[in-house]
Amino acid sequence: MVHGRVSRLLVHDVRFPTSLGGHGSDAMHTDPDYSVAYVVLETDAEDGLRGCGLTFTLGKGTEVVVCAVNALAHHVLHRDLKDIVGNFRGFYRQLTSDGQLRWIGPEKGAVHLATAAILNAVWDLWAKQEGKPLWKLLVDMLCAAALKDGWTRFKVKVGADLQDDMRRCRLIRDLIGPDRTLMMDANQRWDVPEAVAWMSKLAEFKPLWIEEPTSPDDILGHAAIAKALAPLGIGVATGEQCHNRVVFKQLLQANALQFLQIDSCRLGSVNENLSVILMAKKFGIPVCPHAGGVGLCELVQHLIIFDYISVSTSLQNRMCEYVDHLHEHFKYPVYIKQASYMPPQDAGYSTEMKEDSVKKHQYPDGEVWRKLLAAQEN
Ligand SMILES: C[C@H](O)[C@@H](O)[C@@H](O)[C@H](O)C(=O)O
Ligand SMILES: [Mg+2]
Repeated sequence: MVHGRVSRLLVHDVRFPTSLGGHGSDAMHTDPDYSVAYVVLETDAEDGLRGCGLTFTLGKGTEVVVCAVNALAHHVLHRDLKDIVGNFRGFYRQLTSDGQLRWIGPEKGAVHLATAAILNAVWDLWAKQEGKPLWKLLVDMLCAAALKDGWTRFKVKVGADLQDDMRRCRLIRDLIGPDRTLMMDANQRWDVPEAVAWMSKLAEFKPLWIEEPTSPDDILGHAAIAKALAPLGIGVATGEQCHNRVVFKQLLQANALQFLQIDSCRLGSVNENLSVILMAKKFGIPVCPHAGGVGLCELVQHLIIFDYISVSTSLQNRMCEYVDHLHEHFKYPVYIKQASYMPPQDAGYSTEMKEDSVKKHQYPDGEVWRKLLAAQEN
């Protein structure tokens, strides 16, 4: 049974200096330091369980999100967990409707990332108290009645230089052969005609989808691209920077995407992701989560397992992104077997980071950053 009153909220600015090796960079984000605003909730309950939540950022932006978490903290502090989960919809609305903070969203940007970090921690705590991995908590709640070794799908980042894209796509296609799936990701680099022209050139490499071909706000632009690329057999995927469920609804209504990429840390946590998963089902669009970053694989695996067991009940055209990166900083890292996510068995939302990792990477006082910053000064 869910219990306890939230007694403390801690938020850490945790950064990994990935820009040093150019890891995770793309056409638009050339020097990302993969980071998280990491929230830990403590309660007055004697079980000592802590809820951990995070949202993924790219370095300096974490400072802004940490401020937003602190600004929202009063909504969760000194609240009974029972009251929160007993009316989770109301609580979600309370957080996203804060009279003074919603102006700088609403339900998007830094304030929404902060909402995700806090609510992810609440979900983690609830699942831990129930002694279940989050996916099981969801499955049990919503559907009491119901339930080759090797990677076969690859994604390549494109959009900076057409000749170079062609060279790399040719290399990959030759390597993986004609039957395996290739996807392309432009990270918003193009305008609409450019996206169509560029992808017409890359069509020979038979990509399943082009991801984020243009601005994530351009719903009709995505629709135009999807229409133009359909005869080439290329779908449009988007979602990792989709503000909220309303924008997803419009993308679906406008036939602007063929693959919907939820993000566990950009939408307002599990609550908002559930509504998007249900909408995708209604529109018959496969959910293929965005992951990678810091902890995104750990979190989103719960949501996609839930989607498979309780909502879509299909694996057709469905996949969950995986990047082999930074999992070692998590207490319950993803477990991949034969190129597949294995359902997590530990209670909670797999959000908890290793204390040592948080300590070392805390910005700017953690050991890793103290050394790097001192080296920069010399
Ligand atoms: C800056 C990030 O690594 C992005 O390049 C990454 O999220 C990418 O769009 C992806 O789909 O994995
Ligand atoms: Mg992407």
